[in-house]
Amino acid sequence: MTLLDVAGLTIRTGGRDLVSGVSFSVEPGGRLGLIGESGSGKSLTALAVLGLLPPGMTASGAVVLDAPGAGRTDVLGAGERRLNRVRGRAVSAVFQEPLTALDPLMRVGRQVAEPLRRRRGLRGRALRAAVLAALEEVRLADPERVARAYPHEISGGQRQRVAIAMALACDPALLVADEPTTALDVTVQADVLALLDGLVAGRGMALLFISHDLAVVARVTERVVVLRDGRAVESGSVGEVVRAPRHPYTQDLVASARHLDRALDWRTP
Ligand SMILES: Nc1ncnc2c1ncn2[C@@H]1O[C@H](COP(=O)(O)OP(=O)(O)OP(=O)(O)O)[C@@H](O)[C@H]1O
Repeated sequence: MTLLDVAGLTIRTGGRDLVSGVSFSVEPGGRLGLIGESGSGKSLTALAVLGLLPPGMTASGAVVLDAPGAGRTDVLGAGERRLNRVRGRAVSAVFQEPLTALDPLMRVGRQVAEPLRRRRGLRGRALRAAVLAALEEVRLADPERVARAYPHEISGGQRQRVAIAMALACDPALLVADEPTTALDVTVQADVLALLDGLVAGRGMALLFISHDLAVVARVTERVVVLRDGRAVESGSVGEVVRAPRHPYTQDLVASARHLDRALDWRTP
């Protein structure tokens, strides 16, 4: 069975192809990384999977999500009502900047409560307990305090944990994570990555993980697709691609990741 099937995805605007004929699939519980430099089409591909392409862009090819309990959805052809039902239950997302997922004027607790109320029908005490449980699950040390805080009153790492809690609130079959640790301090990047890794594993969720950083992608995914200028230039298991990259572009990515590794090793006392 395939949970997400992307076939010949092409995204264009103003007569220009930004993504050209990209294909990949994700099995239930599978983990796929999309890697490529800035502008290679990673984010647009992720937005197409979520049915969130910006106005003025047209997509062709197929994006099909087939999640248990949510049915089979042709994402590119679906209307907003259908997409709203699919988002949260079949697929949800974490983005680079957690503030995009959070309303600056609303306390964190109320924001986390919203998907739990809407999708799980929780109210009153049960809802409050579920909010605190969701914040605890993303290992926020003082969930009561975080629930009462406004987004600007907590750190970037804490905000990203809240965004993760919101994305997982409805137990989606697929999590799309678009550069989820890129905007964070280096010291918290590894923690948030390990958290995401553990939560996805614990729930048997599938993961579509997007990053420009091969070392990060290699840590959390099993297979990778390398994008360059909107085209998939190489794909395979993480091991194959890292050990024996075929495309010169992938060879460069691997070489610079090794270079960085060595530089860091060298600095480690
Ligand atoms: N709203 C838009 N209108 C026009 N062009 C866009 C728009 N959004 C993205 N693009 C262009 O589409 C191409 C792919 O962008 P995309 O954001 O998917 O790249 P990316 O690989 O995710 O890069 P980054 O890591 O910088 O986000 C780029 O050339 C970008 O300039």
